[in-house]
Amino acid sequence: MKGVLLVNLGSPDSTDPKDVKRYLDEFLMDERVIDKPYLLRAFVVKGIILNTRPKKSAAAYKKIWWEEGSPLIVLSERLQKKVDDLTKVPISLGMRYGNPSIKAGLQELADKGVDEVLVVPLYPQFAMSTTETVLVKAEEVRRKYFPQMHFTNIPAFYNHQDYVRVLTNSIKKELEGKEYDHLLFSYHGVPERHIRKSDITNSHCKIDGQCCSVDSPAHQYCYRHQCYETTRLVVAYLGLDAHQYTTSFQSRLGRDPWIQPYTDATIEKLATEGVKKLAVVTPAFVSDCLETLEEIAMEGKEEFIEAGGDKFYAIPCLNDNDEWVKVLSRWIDEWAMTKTVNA
Ligand SMILES: C=CC1=C(C)c2cc3[nH]c(cc4nc(cc5[nH]c(cc1n2)c(C)c5CCC(=O)O)C(CCC(=O)O)=C4C)c(C)c3C=C
Ligand SMILES: [Fe+2]
Ligand SMILES: [Fe+2]
Repeated sequence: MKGVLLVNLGSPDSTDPKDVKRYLDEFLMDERVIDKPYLLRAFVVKGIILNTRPKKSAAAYKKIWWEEGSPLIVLSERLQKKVDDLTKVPISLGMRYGNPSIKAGLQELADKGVDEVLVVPLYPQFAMSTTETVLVKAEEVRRKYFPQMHFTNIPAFYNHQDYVRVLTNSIKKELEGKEYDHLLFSYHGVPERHIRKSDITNSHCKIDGQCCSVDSPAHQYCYRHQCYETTRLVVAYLGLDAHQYTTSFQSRLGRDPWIQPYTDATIEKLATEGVKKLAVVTPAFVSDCLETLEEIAMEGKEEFIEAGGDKFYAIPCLNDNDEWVKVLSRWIDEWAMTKTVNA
């Protein structure tokens, strides 16, 4: 029997700094996130970052936390329930870090008799620190606890016409009746090194501003290329000219170079260049979370106004948008109609 595991990033169990510390420990000790040799990673994460960051992050989480819990978890659960109602196969939810875990999500499916699972990482663009780590972790859990299960997964959907249409429509709807001078596409950043590591050609990704627009098999796993492609396809749909939009990358952690331009510097630059009304969309995130609700909608807005801007519109993520639910459900039903592995 077939079933689906939706996987998102995860959040701490609460805004208590102890829970935030436990969550950050699991997250940042992932070798696909802080990709240093184990001892160096443990020194940096446990010896440095976890001494100060949990308190700071807990304060940030407090600003966006809902009565029902973490926005990312609540919104992922709403998506799961709506998709479950529309599809013929059972849908469960797991988080790469924290709860509900991937193991719990798979157990729920196993209890319903599922032995063929479509794993759906809820990330439009592939990254080693998101899609890849989800698939690796899910496979580890499968091998250890559910060896009878067979897995398939959906590829990154950054350029899928259904996704691009849904995202464009949600931007249009959100900005209806609002005037804006500029649309900023702010994606979560990654260290430049991660882009090179994921380059299957070992030579294409030079991060020189050019490589991402030159065709290459490397793009199947190039986060930067995939972000620029999402922007390109959406702005074509919206009919925006080059001077009306920008792509940038947010949430840099540590001292290594991350892919640029950085969102905070871009917001300030746009304001100083005379942009008065700025709309910001965050297409790397399927669900609103700390990075969209606090870093963009609160911090980003403040930066923009301080630098001379007037109006700032933070566009919500797709969350449990009905058109998105229908598209995801259709992708799932199409997979569910394919031949079963053992048939
Ligand atoms: C959407 C894709 C994401 C990528 C790519 C990504 C890479 C990445 N993240 C960190 C470090 C942190 N990220 C944090 C929060 C966070 N990150 C994503 C998504 C991506 N991360 C989301 C959805 C969230 C929000 C989670 C929530 O609970 O709402 C955090 C924790 C918060 C904080 O302390 O600021 C850290 C740390 C790295 C190092 C990285 C790539 C190497
Ligand atoms: Fe992150
Ligand atoms: Fe590239």
